[in-house]
Amino acid sequence: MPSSTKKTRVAIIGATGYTALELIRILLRHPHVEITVATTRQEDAPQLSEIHPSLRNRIDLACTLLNPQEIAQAADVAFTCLPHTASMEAIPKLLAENVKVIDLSADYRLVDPEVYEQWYGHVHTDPTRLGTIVYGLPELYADQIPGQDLVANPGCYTSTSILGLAPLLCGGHIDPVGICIDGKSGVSGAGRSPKMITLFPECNESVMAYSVGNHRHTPEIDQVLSDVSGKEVEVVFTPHLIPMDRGLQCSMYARASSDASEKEMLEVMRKFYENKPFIRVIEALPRTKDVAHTNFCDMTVRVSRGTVQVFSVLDNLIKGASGVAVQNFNLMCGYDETTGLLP
Ligand SMILES: NC(=O)C1=CN([C@@H]2O[C@H](COP(=O)(O)OP(=O)(O)OC[C@H]3O[C@@H](n4cnc5c(N)ncnc54)[C@H](OP(=O)(O)O)[C@@H]3O)[C@@H](O)[C@H]2O)C=CC1
Ligand SMILES: CC(=O)N[C@@H](CCC(=O)OP(=O)(O)O)C(=O)O
Repeated sequence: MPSSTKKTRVAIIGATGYTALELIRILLRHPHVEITVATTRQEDAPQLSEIHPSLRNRIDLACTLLNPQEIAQAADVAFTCLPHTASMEAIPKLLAENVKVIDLSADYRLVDPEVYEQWYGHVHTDPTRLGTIVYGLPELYADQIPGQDLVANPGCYTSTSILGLAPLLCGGHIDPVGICIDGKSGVSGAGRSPKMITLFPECNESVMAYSVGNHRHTPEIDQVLSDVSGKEVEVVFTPHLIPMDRGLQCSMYARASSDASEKEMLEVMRKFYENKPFIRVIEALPRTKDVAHTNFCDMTVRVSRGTVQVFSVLDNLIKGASGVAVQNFNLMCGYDETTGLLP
């Protein structure tokens, strides 16, 4: 572990958004961190507490423009809370200045630049790095994260589904083809910038499926589940927007490929996540309410008519974004994985 007196200096890139706010809240209670930089494209250097009034009297810091050389003077590690494409512009410059990066966007998650272009509709501008970056889901890749300069934080639907499905897939209890994932996300999952479908009169008192057949998390889920299970996984993923601020639930369906009972499958999940502090395998059906504002992911399983149903929940802004980013930061820097994250 690094010296306990010297704090790690942290930059929040894209500090005006939702994931940044959650990150700042977590890092303010992290004993080994000092937040030294916060960036925005706004040129009038707003205080963080003007942008996020809940930070009043908690942190006094004026936001600056994103300047990699200046960031390198003031920070050791940067969390990039930017939209995809903006991240891959900023990150090579930060790495060139020896700033370590945890990227919350999707820019470094996929290993194949052609798959990125196909699903994101943009040519990847840093293609040679793809395939060399660790996927930052610590429950599956913890041993590869320490000492990395760049870690790709997972998407929120992807974490919820991968964490739920991995134990039974790796244990040979579900068929890797034809897995259906029915995901439901609170509106903060879409970020703070206004969009038509997230306006209050559009989404309140309403539930809708969106991006059916073309959601960008589909190849990410296939890629990671194939990697961890050694099988060629193909999922059908249907996201839904639901009128909640935060929280994400996935109901997942797969053909059983063993005759294990429900109780045995629950035991497989428990064993898989033994000693993983943020995964709670439970008997009851999980609720978003019970993981809100925490870094926990709760899950369970049911077996019915030859079909296995896995239910998994997390807070999209914490375990789905900023909490797991801090888990990755802790592992990268040699701190205990749970530092700053336990309630
Ligand atoms: N919200 C969620 O639940 C999750 C989000 N993510 C991912 O995390 C990242 C951040 O998400 P979130 O905080 O919700 O997003 P927000 O829209 O809330 O915030 C985005 C931030 O990026 C800045 N920004 C926007 N466009 C650009 C640009 N072109 N160049 C530079 N800066 C820009 C904005 O700052 P300003 O306008 O002040 O410059 C703002 O601070 C995204 O990649 C998102 O996909 C991942 C998992 C879950
Ligand atoms: C409700 C909502 O809109 N959610 C977002 C997912 C947020 C996320 O995980 O984003 P990235 O993978 O892009 O980083 C979406 O469906 O695009």
